Amino acid sequence: MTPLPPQPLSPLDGRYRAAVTDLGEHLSEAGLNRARVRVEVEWLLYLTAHSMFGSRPLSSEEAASLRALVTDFGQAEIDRLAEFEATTRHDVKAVEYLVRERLSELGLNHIAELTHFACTSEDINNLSYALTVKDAVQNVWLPKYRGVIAALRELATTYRDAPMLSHTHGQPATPSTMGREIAVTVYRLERILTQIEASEYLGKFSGATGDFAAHVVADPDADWPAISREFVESLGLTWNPLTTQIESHDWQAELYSRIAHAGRVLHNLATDVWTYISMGYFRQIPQAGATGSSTMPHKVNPIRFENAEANLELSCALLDSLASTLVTSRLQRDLTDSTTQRNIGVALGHSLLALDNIGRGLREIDLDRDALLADLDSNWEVLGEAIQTVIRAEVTAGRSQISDPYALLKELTRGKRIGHADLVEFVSGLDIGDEAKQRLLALTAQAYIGLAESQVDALGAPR
Ligand SMILES: O=C(O)C[C@H](Nc1ncnc2c1ncn2[C@@H]1O[C@H](COP(=O)(O)O)[C@@H](O)[C@H]1O)C(=O)O
Repeated sequence: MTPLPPQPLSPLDGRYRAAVTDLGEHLSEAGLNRARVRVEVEWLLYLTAHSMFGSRPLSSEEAASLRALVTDFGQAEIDRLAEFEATTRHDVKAVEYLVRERLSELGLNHIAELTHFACTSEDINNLSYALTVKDAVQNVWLPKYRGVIAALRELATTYRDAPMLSHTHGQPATPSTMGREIAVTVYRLERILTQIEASEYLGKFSGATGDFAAHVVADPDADWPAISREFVESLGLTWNPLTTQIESHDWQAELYSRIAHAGRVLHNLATDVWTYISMGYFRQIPQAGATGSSTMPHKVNPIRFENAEANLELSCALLDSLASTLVTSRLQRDLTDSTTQRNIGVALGHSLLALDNIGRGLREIDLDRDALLADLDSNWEVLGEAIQTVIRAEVTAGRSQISDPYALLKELTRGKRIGHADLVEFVSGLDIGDEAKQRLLALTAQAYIGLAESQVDALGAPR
């Protein structure tokens, strides 16, 4: 057999590429390396701007030429880094060499030794990860997540008055409305949205073991913690003052746990919508030209929700692994986080793909209100709860002598199919006040939805 040309091993880089391309801008190896170059360049510019060690501030043209290494970062730089790394066997050292090479091209060799000055690789790496993860979450993942929430909000409003039989334990239960049930999910997703939006992105910049030892020996009089803080904050990150060699990654654990939490709520949504589809509550809108089953021509399969379910499982597993392993590092550092963090894009990629599929799936379903009403009409026994609760109120108010309302209704309804006529007959014979009796006689399963409709308003206006 002829070997295939080199193939992507991950489906994210294969069949799902289009759905996750935007993440690659930030969370690919090239995205990381571009951020590393940016941090190295900005540190160099910071040192010279402050005339550290007798250096002079670069002219704006020189600074712009140096920054062009970041803004014009492309295939040539990717290839050059690979060449350097083939020799250094150290990815951050390769970045340093790339910056030094640019300095040489710009005639700035006199400041070459300020490249990567007093830095350990983690100083560059942790800031680069904070920058790229922040960009990926804020510019790619969150917009997609907000899009799904907006679509769900719309469904919650559209179906707020669509009465539906509930199914606790999969069995007929006190009715609700489809809109209210969707609103529950929106409320949950929006709480987590607020938490994710409030996430901190921390950075350390304090040398090989975090105590500024090399910095102090090079310039004992400089206020290195203040410099470190100013530099980290100038990148839009939150300064972490106290770490070992590595940034402690607690912010990452918090962020990934929140995204995994959102993923689990979305997983619950995907399996519920799948179940409603199988119950006939949602119809799937056939897509022109699409095939459901390769052999059963009648089928429209809920593949969007199934794909989302699987991708959320993968994503949550990876996010959990990141959140639990990144917070440990032996003594002042081990290198496991380096390898683990290379998979942040994979974890977020599966999540993004799931969001994409849920968004598409939601656009391809339509509520079958008649199916919902038919189900309500064949389950009058759910009114057993209504009747026993009204009797309790009547007994308490002194308008009824019934001794055990629950047992009475249990006798009538448990495990039985009851029709409208049975209930009318039962209620008519009850020893309760007239007003309560009329209220019960007027009740139907589809009207027994409490405050379901108005509860949708708990969502408030979209943000
Ligand atoms: O500033 C330093 O480098 C200090 C050094 N600690 C290190 N910190 C950060 N990166 C380091 C470290 N050590 C190795 N490397 C390089 O990390 C790369 C690991 O590659 P991979 O296993 O694919 O994740 C791979 O390129 C490695 O060469 C220490 O001795 O404490």
